[in-house]
Amino acid sequence: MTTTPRTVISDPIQAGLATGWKVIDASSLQDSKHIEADVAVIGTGAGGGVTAEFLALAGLDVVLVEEGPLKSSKDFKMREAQAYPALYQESAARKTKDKAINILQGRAVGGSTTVNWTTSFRTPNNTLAYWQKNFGLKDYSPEALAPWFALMEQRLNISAWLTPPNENNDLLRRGAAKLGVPTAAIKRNVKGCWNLGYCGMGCPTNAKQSMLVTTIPSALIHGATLITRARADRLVLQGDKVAGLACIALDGSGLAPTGKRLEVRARHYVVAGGAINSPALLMRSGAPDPHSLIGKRTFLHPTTISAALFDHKVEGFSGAPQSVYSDHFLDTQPIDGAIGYKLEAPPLHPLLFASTMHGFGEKHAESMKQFANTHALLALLRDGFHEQSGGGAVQLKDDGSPVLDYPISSFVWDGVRRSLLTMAEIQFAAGAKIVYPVHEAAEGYTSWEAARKAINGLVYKPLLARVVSAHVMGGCAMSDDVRRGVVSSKGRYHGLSNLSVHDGSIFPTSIGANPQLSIYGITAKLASALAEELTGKPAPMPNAA
Ligand SMILES: Cc1cc2nc3c(=O)[nH]c(=O)nc-3n(C[C@H](O)[C@H](O)[C@H](O)COP(=O)(O)OP(=O)(O)OC[C@H]3O[C@@H](n4cnc5c(N)ncnc54)[C@H](O)[C@@H]3O)c2cc1C
Repeated sequence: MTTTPRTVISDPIQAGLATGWKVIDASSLQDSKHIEADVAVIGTGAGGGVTAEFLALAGLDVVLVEEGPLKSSKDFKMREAQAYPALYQESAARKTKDKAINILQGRAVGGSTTVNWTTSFRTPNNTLAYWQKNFGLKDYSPEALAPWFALMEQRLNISAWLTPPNENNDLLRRGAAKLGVPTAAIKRNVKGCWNLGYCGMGCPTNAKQSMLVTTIPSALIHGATLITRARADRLVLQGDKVAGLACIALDGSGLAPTGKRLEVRARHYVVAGGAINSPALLMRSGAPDPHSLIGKRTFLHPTTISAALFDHKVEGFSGAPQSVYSDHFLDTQPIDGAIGYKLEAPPLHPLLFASTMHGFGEKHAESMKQFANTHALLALLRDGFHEQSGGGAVQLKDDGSPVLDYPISSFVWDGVRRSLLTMAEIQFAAGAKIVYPVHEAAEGYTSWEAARKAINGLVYKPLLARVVSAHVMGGCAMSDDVRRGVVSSKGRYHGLSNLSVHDGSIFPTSIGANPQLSIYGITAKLASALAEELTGKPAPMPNAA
């Protein structure tokens, strides 16, 4: 009998731990602890990961504080039931205050990059032009940022995905082509991807070039210390400086405090907890906010979904998620006109699908039976460019945890309606038998005519039309004008001399494209300048993946 040799997947985290990386799991602390460093970085996602690597390469003593656990490919079992509680904020069930929008955000070493879907776009030129005009961000032209995007593209192997799209994505391409709507291929940050389709549960093969397997290991190799399951509770302020960071150790479940505390003292502090959590930390700390800007203008790319039933198998759970997109409905709208939207085809997995689809009981069970033949499109609505899409506001609950109040204006609802129309039309053009706009009052429609009539007649209100988000941005807007920005164009907190914010919260609007590469590129620029300032020497650049 012959046996097939098993492929051994190397696990860079386990290998690194074996070499003696400085990693402290705060859940196992027997006593409270005091740590000194040059720089404390709070959060290990897109912004925190890039920042930590730049600072550690510059020879600075860096401490990373992360409230989530350190998990690695050995833990990633392609199972939603394990992944969501372990790797996501609020077990992937974070919601806006009125519960109308479900928000996906990561909560583990690597942050949202550990669970994201690898779609990579530079910040659109018209978004940058809007920032320059309305927020005075003169250094944020496409030309000035191009070298930073190029650097991070090289670092994270962001490149064309040459494997044919899965059927879920190809239906977007085919349906749009029938209608004359242009589509294009999406670049991805992967290296040796197995085309499995389970990116959202942590990459089991380490192909995804998330912070977990790139910048964080690099920072640790260069002497950084990583503290996991430690929640940054508040910055201790003294005059115009941050004098310390008070953290709470969390237990093995990652939820309950153990009673042990950690104090970190550093020359400089970088908040990179992501939108919602970064503003919340600043609010808990009583950071100066004379113009009441912290947490305001938090954006979500409010996202609508249209499902459709096909005669053949679509199997949206298999193959690279999101490999085809269309910007037609962004490009044909002025950025500050009626809300535009980007179209993509999301990965489908049973738990996420079941909790996103409308209906309940037998009807819902029936739609689950058709899961393998179901296609889905999503539309990312570009919020933040019009006075009627001013985003949401972060608030603190009694226990200090954040909640986002995001009222959906009639202006945004109009975009919801238009996007449902667009997606239904494309799905019928691709050959759908039945289209299900994800709205509690919608039926399955068997023709474009019927769908159009119904979608135009639906009532658009919170909890009726389903709206979701995996792109949280803003809340610590960047502007050198203190009346418009929480941080300066250099990411420095207005009013506290040794504090920076480096994550998606600093965007003054949404991006109008999947945000990760915007965070990588912009944070690289900010972190390099910070490293130079703190060391008095030009900052070394990271090498390619
Ligand atoms: C399921 C999913 C799919 C996505 N797909 C894509 C995609 O395909 N393409 C794309 O461009 N974008 C995608 N995104 C979005 C993208 O990953 C995020 O925009 C980006 O990672 C945000 O970076 P960040 O640094 O702002 O925050 P994050 O990456 O979210 O990192 C913040 C980190 O800070 C930690 N933290 C927060 N508060 C504290 C605290 N008080 N103390 C200690 N630690 C704290 C968190 O646990 C987290 O690990 C996706 C996101 C999700 C969730």
